[in-house]
Amino acid sequence: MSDLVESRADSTLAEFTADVCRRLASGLLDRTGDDLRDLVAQEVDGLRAALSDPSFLDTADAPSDPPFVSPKGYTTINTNPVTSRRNPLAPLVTIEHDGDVVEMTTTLSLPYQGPRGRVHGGYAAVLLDHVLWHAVRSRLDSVSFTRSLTITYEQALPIGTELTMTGRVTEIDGRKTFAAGEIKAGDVVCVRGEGLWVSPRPRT
Ligand SMILES: CCCCCCCCCCCCCC(=O)SCCNC(=O)CCNC(=O)[C@H](O)C(C)(C)COP(=O)(O)OP(=O)(O)OC[C@H]1O[C@@H](n2cnc3c(N)ncnc32)[C@H](O)[C@@H]1OP(=O)(O)O
Repeated sequence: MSDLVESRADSTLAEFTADVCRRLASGLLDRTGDDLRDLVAQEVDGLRAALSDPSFLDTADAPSDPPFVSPKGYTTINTNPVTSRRNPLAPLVTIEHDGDVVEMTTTLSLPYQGPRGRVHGGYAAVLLDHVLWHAVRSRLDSVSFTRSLTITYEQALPIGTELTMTGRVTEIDGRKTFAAGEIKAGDVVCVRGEGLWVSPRPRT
């Protein structure tokens, strides 16, 4: 069992701060002038209030990503740029395992935009890499790394619409695990991905 290394209040403050950063990142891209000033002032007020009075924060839910001491004794913070509540770059996602299939959902806002109204293709690849990695991880005892990933963009992937990423393992061959999946907006498959994950050679 891992130990926590900071108080629940501090973890809650960190995640609140990350949420402020997410809102500011979006606001900077869709507001100007007084509208932007209002947002910045409101978020700064919220941060000041949270710092001076911890009861300002909603502590009903436990923090999603408190730092902890790993079984090997390292202080560990989840830095993941897809899933960590504490990393402002990460959108908020859900991940569920259903048998061999892993499903992830999220809605992406303007910081992830490429062409107007569409998700940046590189970020679509990030989401597929992540869901496929989870599918692979659920089938292996060891860690593995993405060795190749081929992405096919079938349709525009919309900003501001719930997206569903699905991944499954298609073949295991020794250290090599192949997986495939897709990203859907509603019922429409917009992006497909397939790749290879390789576990490091065992140490001799
Ligand atoms: C729940 C817990 C949460 C935890 C949070 C953590 C979240 C993490 C989330 C992470 C999310 C995302 C994940 C990430 O972001 S992972 C980060 C991105 N990926 C990397 O950094 C990996 C970089 N590469 C390497 O380090 C090495 O290549 C590794 C160590 C993987 C293997 O190096 P190694 O020198 O050992 O082997 P090899 O690669 O030469 O070859 C291996 C085998 O593969 C065959 N091969 C190669 N290419 C292909 C191909 N295209 N089609 C078919 N086969 C191919 C090749 O012929 C050989 O076959 P064989 O001769 O053995 O039969």
